[in-house]
Amino acid sequence: MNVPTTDLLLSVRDLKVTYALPKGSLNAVDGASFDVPKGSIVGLVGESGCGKSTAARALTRVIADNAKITGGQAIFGGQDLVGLTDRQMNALRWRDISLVPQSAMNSLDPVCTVEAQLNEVLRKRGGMGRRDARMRSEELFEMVGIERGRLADYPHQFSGGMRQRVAIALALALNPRLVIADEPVTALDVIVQRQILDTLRDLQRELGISILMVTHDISVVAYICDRTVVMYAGQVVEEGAVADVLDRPGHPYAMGLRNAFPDLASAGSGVLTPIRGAPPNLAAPPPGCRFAPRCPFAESRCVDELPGPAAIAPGHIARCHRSGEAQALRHTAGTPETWMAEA
Ligand SMILES: Nc1ncnc2c1ncn2[C@@H]1O[C@H](COP(=O)(O)OP(=O)(O)OP(=O)(O)O)[C@@H](O)[C@H]1O
Repeated sequence: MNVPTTDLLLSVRDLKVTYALPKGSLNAVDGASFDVPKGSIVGLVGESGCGKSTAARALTRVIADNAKITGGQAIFGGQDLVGLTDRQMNALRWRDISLVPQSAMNSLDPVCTVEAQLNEVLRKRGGMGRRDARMRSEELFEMVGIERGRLADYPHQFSGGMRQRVAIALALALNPRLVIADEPVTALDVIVQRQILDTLRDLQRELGISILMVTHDISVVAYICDRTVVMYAGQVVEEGAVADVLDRPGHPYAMGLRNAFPDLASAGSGVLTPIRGAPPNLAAPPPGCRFAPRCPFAESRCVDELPGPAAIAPGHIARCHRSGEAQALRHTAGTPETWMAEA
């Protein structure tokens, strides 16, 4: 990517995360590289099972017991997150990097008021006194658009959208530089999705933070992100500014995703064309391009040889043997029939 390294908040290189299975293992993230510039929202997008959550969560080490980071680097503010001890990582969590989970219902404690949960972060993690914690809680509620009087409420007293706002308040409590948001609006209806995304965008601008947004929905990326990283089967297949990747995708998978989702801004009109088939089993991925079995443009080299990432324009990378022909492929990819033929 052609952003000066001093403008990068996070630079992930060749990250590998493996899950141990009862028999063998599965490389959920298999050499992923991408960057998060300072003060930007980066969308990590791809279908379910592509390794987005695993990659994002590995950065905070909030990963399953059977998961292991088996390679790569994640340089954040000059230090490699992969090499940190648990204690060092613990010190960074909340203060420098925080997480907004997919379902706030699962992450908020149902038996504690939200103020008690904010206190846990502000007082225990942030070392604040009672008065300061109270003032900060009120400020955070104001920032995310909830009346301060509701601090004494329990999670079940909030709607789904409000709970997500509480989760955002928690994530912002100690002024982190990077917020990782894992499908933060997936469980919400489109109107509430837009409201939450607008709030996140406003806060990101106001606070100058960066957000790594994990989503399966390319319309969320189009709505809120500055840059996007497209993941397929554990690998990054395209990365670039959102306008470039959506207007001039270089990888057929990104072309297909663009056709498959309604536009969030126009509340869903137009014909949607799904990508047929499903991502490969990551315990035994195909040897060549992992998208080849579903790609309408696959040639024999695509089946045999894994393409490397290549710059197709300044700051725009794609991992496709045919990226040199992207303009012509995009033209064909715009026709629904292209995606209907059996691969
Ligand atoms: N604890 C686990 N043990 C074994 N395999 C796992 C585990 N968690 C995830 N996986 C597998 O790792 C791969 C990547 O999953 P991951 O959740 O990171 O993908 P994702 O793109 O975020 O999808 P989703 O949006 O469905 O969470 C999938 O094949 C998934 O089945």
